[in-house]
Amino acid sequence: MAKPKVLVSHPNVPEAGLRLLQQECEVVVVQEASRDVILAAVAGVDAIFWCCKVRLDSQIIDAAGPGLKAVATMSAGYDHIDAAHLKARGIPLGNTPRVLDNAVADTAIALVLSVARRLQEGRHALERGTWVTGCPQAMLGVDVAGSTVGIVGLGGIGQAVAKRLKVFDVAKLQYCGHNPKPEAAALGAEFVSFDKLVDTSDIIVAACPSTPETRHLFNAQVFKRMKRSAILINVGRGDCIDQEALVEALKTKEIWGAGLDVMCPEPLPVDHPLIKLDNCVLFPHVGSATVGTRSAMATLAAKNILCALNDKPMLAEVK
Ligand SMILES: O=C(O)C(=O)CO
Repeated sequence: MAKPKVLVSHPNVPEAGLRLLQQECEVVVVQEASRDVILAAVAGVDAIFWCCKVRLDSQIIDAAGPGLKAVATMSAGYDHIDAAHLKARGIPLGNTPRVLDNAVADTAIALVLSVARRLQEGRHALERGTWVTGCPQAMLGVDVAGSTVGIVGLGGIGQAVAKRLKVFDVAKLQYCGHNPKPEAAALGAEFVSFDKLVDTSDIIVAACPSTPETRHLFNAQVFKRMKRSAILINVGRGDCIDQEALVEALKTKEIWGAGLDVMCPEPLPVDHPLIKLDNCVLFPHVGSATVGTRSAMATLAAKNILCALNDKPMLAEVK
C-alpha cells in the first residue's frame, strides 16, 4: 500500500520531527516557504505539517484536495491558520502547547529583568560613552521583589511565568482570564478582573492568544490606568497591544517600560518608533527558540499527524 503523503511547509525543520514522519510517510519538504511554492506542492497530500509564517488559508487547504486528513502546526498559536475552514471540512488541527511553556516563560523573565533594570539603556550608555559612574541616583531601576505581578492568561505559559516570578520574592501574583484556573491555588495566584489587574499591577505579563477579544486589549485607555512605574511584557501575540498607543505611553513615561517578544507586524519595520525607545526592549519572537524546545515541538506536530493518519485522536488537538 502507498505511504500517506505529508507536505512540510519549511525547508528547515528539526530532524526529530522529520525522522518520525519519514518512518511512516512519504514526506515532501518544500524548497522555499513561500505561498506559491507551497500551493504548487500541496495537491494530493494526506497531511500538512505547517511551520512557516505564510497563512494557511482555505485556498491552500482546498488545493490539497479531498484526501487531506490532518493538519498540524508546529506552534502553540494557530491564528495563522484558517481553523474554521478545517473544522467545516472535518479535518483535525493539531498544535504544540505545553512543550514550549518553559522556554517562552524564560523569555518573559529575561524581558522583565531587562526592562526593570534598564539593561538596554545601560548597554547603550556603555556604547556611547555616556556611562555615569559614582552617582548614587544613576541608572536606577525598579525592584521585582515586593512587586505585584499580573498575568493575563494563566495557561501553561502564564503558569510557568508565575512559577519563575515567585522565586524573585514578588509580593503578590494575580491573573485574569475567562475563568479561575484550578492550578492557581498552588501558585498562590488570585483571580481578578482585567481592570483590577491593570490598575494594581507593577508588572503585567500578557500570555494570551490572538483572538477578536484580545485584539488591542492594551490600548490608550489601559495605559492611562496603569501605574506610571508599571512594566508591560508581551509573550503572547503582537496584536494584543495597540502599538501606536504603546509608543505614546512609553514616550510620555505614562508607564515605566515594555518588553515584547511578539509584535505587529513581524518582522517589525526597522524604522518603527518602538525600536528607538530606550524603555522598550524587543526580542525577535524567540520565545520557543531553543534547540530542545523546537525539537519537542516538531516531534509533537509529527505525532499529531501520525495519530490522525492512524485514526487515533491527536495528542494535542485544537478544539
Ligand atoms: O508557538 C507559538 O505559537 C509561538 O509563538 C512560540 O513562540
